[in-house]
Amino acid sequence: MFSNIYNRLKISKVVVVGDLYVGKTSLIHRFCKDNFDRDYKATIGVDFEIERFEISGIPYNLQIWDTAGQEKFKCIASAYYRGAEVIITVFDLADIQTLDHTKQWLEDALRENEPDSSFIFLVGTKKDLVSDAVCERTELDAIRFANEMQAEYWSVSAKTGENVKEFFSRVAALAFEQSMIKELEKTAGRMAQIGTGSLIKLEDNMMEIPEGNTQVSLSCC
Ligand SMILES: Nc1nc2c(ncn2[C@@H]2O[C@H](COP(=O)(O)OP(=O)(O)OP(=O)(O)O)[C@@H](O)[C@H]2O)c(=O)[nH]1
Ligand SMILES: [Mg+2]
Repeated sequence: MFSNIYNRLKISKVVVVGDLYVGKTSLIHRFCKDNFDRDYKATIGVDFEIERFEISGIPYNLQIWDTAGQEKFKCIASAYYRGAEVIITVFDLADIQTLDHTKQWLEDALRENEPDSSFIFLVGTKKDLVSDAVCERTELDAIRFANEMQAEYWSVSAKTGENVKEFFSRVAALAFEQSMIKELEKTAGRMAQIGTGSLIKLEDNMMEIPEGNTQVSLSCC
């Protein structure tokens, strides 16, 4: 049942933004490739990875856009902000200034998207570099920022892998649920347009309207 809807859920766009050197690429690589590189190689413009999931047996992809934090690449990177179902704003737990800049990064990303169309996350990276006491202190500020940004807060370490899988699983679950809701809304809209008042029965790949024996495929747009 609903298999045609599921086929169309397919993919959600995730955009990762934040200052240079905060660990955006490392976070993505830890998740998608399960590796960590100590050496810094600045991202030039943008890069992307696709990660495949299965949620309740349904294949689902995240297209994760890794953007450059360096000012000189900002205008290239910002061209890729549009259509983001998820915006991940990253800062470095060991460099508090980078937290201050997250609001500007988010504002720039939101400007390219429809209001209220994206889930927002605030992620503190390099958890392994700070003591528990420093981490707790910084997190108090981070949680305040997250509330103001209407974001969900996470702290992670790409080096140790702490929280990385859990974080992206959460991203995937929310994005998946959102695309499911959008598809069901579209389908409901189409059913309303049919407007025959007939009893509409949902079957595999199609809706069947028993009265006129008319079958409506859900795959049309
Ligand atoms: N100890 C530690 N180092 C990290 C962690 N994440 C990233 N780093 C290091 O921080 C440096 C910068 O990481 P990147 O992932 O390249 O940073 P970026 O945000 O992608 O930088 P730009 O591409 O220039 O915007 C690299 O030397 C990484 O090895 C972490 O969780 N722990
Ligand atoms: Mg990078």
